[in-house]
Amino acid sequence: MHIATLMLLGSGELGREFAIAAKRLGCRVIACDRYANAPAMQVADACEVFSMLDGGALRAAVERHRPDVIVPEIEAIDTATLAELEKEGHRIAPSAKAVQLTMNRDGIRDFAAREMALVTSKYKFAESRDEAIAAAAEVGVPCVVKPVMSSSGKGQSTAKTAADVGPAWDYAVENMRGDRPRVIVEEFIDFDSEITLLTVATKDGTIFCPPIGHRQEAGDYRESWQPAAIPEGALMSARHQARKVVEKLGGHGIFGVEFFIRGDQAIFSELSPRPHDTGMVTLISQFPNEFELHLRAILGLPIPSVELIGPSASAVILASEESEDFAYEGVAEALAVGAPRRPVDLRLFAKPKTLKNRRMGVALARGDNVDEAVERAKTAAGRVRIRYGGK
Ligand SMILES: Nc1ncnc2c1ncn2[C@@H]1O[C@H](COP(=O)(O)OP(=O)(O)OP(=O)(O)O)[C@@H](O)[C@H]1O
Ligand SMILES: NCC(=O)N[C@@H]1O[C@H](COP(=O)([O-])[O-])[C@@H](O)[C@H]1O
Ligand SMILES: [Mg+2]
Repeated sequence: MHIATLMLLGSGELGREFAIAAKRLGCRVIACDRYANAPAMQVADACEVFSMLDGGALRAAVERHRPDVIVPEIEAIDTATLAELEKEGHRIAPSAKAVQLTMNRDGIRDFAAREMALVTSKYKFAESRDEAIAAAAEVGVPCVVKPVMSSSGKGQSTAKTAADVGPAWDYAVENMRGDRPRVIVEEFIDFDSEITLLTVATKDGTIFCPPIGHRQEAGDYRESWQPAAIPEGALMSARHQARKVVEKLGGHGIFGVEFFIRGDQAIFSELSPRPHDTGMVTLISQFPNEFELHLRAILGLPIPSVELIGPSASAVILASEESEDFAYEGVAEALAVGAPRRPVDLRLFAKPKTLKNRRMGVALARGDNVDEAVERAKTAAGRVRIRYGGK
């Protein structure tokens, strides 16, 4: 009846769009996450709620549903169990190796800098406050301190002076995921811009999407746009590096490869072996979008071309406080932006709970150029308000 059964490990906003793409092509989708009613669970055939860092629970879920492909959607997964499952014949997308190396920053950074000889910022790892201070002395200040297991900027801060490094360690440890107090201390790169290069490893070779530009605040993205105008030399270098690392990680699927652009230089930052949050812009900017590309690559379906529809942008809608009693307001006003010529669109994630700075939605817009698209996406995002409790 179904063309394949896919098990999503992580069911956030990216998982929900992937699940929609998979449902449209006739797949059965099992959505897993650590909490109930996660975005992808809202559209899946079945769901499982458990900690994906618990290897026993993960194995039990896989054995219960016997998926054709296991599709990790977040970093915080017991990747040792995934590696075992792959050895036993289960398929992990794109590969257990890619998922294992990118689960923690130390894995992918050492792999990229040492094994692949890519250009990265200077970095050192630290496992105590004192080690972090020593690492910063070597790397230099300003420096960026991040837990090795985290994403969307959680636990990340920039130490401007040596005195900031101790508090940056404390902040990282308080906000990390998992149970391993370890940070990366990275040289601060004064870049011109930054991009995500969506790179699709397919059975017929590697495909690149037009680069996506983005602006980050507190380590999390605020707006993204496509195409990003960067020097030709930097784009060529980014493509070369992305191809090299993705092909070495193995398997088929989409990778979000992040670079800092400085002049003609593309400095490798990190990568996700899955759709990327800044790539949500592709929901409006290109066909197939990043979720459809991931699905086609995983299932070995053809991708004859990637068509850029036009300059486009996404802008995030964040919560400002913690609540389980909240409502979205202003949706009609947001969707009226640009009507009738160029309507904007929204994705509202309907997560069951807000947290300060938790991403609750995105606005999507096109424009005559990317600046206009960003402005329109921001205007629409700004019109959506989250009302808390009776306030
Ligand atoms: N060494 C650096 N120099 C300058 N800026 C940096 C550096 N490292 C990180 N940043 C800034 O912080 C942002 C988030 O960093 P990074 O991508 O490493 O974190 P993350 O938590 O993995 O984010 P995500 O999961 O959303 O990709 C970067 O996109 C960049 O804007
Ligand atoms: N940068 C990675 C990223 O954006 N991941 C996306 O955010 C979700 C977690 O959100 P939450 O923290 O609000 O639960 C993940 O499930 C994924 O969809
Ligand atoms: Mg990042």
